[in-house]
Amino acid sequence: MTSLYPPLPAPAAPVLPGPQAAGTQRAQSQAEDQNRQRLLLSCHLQDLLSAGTSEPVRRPLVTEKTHDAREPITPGLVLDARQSTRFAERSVRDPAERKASLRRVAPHLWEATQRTEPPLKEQPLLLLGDFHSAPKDVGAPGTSCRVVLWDESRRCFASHWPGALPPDFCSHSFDALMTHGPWEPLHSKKGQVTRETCWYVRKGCRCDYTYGIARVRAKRKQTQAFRAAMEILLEEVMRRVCPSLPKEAWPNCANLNLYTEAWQSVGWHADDESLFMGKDRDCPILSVSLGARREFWLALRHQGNCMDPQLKSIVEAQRAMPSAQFCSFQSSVLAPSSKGLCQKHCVHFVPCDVRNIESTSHDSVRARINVTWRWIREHKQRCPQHVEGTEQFFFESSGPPRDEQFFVHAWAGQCAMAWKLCDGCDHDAWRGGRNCVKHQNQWLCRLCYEHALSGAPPHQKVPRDRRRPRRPGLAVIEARAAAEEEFNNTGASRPDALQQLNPLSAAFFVPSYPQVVVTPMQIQQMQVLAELSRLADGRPGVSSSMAPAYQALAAGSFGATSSPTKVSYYPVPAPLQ
Ligand SMILES: O=C(O)CCC(=O)C(=O)O
Ligand SMILES: [Fe+2]
Repeated sequence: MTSLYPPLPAPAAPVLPGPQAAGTQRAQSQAEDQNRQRLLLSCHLQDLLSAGTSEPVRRPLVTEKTHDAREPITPGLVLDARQSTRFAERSVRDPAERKASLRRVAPHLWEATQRTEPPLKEQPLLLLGDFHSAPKDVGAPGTSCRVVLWDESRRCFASHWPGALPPDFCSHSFDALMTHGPWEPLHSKKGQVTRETCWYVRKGCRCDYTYGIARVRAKRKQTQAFRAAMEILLEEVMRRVCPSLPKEAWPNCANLNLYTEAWQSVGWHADDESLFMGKDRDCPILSVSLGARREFWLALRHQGNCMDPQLKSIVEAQRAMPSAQFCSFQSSVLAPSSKGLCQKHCVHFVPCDVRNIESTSHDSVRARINVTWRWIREHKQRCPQHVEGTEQFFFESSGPPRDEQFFVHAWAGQCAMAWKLCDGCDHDAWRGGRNCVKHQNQWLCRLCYEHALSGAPPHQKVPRDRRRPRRPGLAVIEARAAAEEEFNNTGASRPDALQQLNPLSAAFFVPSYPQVVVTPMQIQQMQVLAELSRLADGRPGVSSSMAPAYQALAAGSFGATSSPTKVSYYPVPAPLQ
């Protein structure tokens, strides 16, 4: 398997992040000027050709470049302020303009801005996950840690270290958190379970956490097992990733997300809750990913109080590396807004992973747990940790001064990208597509492009009529809710939920009772819990949303005696012929 990020070209000293040698920049800007001239000439030519016709002329914003496998894109981009200004995405609220912005074909664009934030020399910062100073013998073989973003002008920095934790350790942590986490489902406006979540606080803190309008309470009593799992994970992460940070300066809280289905996701947002003061002060985050492979995107946010990303600025990171057999016990540590003011200038996003490709290796394991460690700055009034004013944290005053530098890990290098459904996998990450580059006459997303580069045969696309359904629509949800209510009212007995397994959706469902859909992961979890509870006296902690299903399973039937098993609203696919 090739690395998900093709290797960077040999960097000029110092190692990344760092400025390119002056000569390289000059050569780049000369090439840029030439490109621009070519572009102007081609627009002029089109004008001449179309003179006198009523056909509107479609001016390409850049000359598209077609890549073949012998010419891999060089990721990593150092931009100077003069570059690409004509392609800059503007803040657009108007729907028509927004559509045009989606169609724009342009290279990656995340440029340093006129200084808006104090430089590191003036206001030093100890950069968490400054992975270049991490010991070299840690991390699974074939994995490397790298800085993906270094934008001092905005004080936004991010590093990513796939495979930072040993697989065995990840496997234990994953199981412990899955079993003991006090998971609560989060619902979209349409009633879909977008993911499950829980919240962990340390040192006697009692602050709650809010996701939009959903509030996740700090449990008065966090179970011993959950606490132990979180503390062990923290210890391991800090020891490996931030060995220089003293224990008393470790993060004081974490929010956890559980994605059990490939289509579950988190929309574009910034973690700008007042607890962390992420818009006013440097706000470090350490995000640990366990389990199935998912992507994590980071982008500059549009001006104003809007959570839309500037599409051409998206930086894509792969959380947890997929492996040929199983990807369940992989880890990745991302320090995205990891330091600095990312929450002020950027937004982030976890796309769904529903790809219309048969036999993807990660189909068998889809659950992923994300643990995001943070520092609460402003405890709520009623919290015992509340103090007047805000604390100065260790990392804010320490850290070696550095020269001003700029680096963005743009997977497509300086090639033109377009927001499209990928020709390889049809992935619709957001608003009908994702950034794709042209490769051998196909528009390919990062993953398909990397797949193509690896020399592997192209994916077999599933015909449209046999594709796995996306999220259930409102009509389906309402129909299921009505059926559920009817069941509640009539008390009708429920048939066996394990009757059928659909291999494509990998979800169990009951044909005559379609709202009961349980994923194999949940069935397995319930079976393990049932076995544990048989062995031990007493039931181990289960997710709140799983509790009724667990009870039903333990009772040997789904809903025959207990209340309905409303695990989640999963799509109920038509069986494959
Ligand atoms: O799952 C992830 O990697 C990110 C989750 C996230 O952004 C959040 O909980 O705020
Ligand atoms: Fe977030």
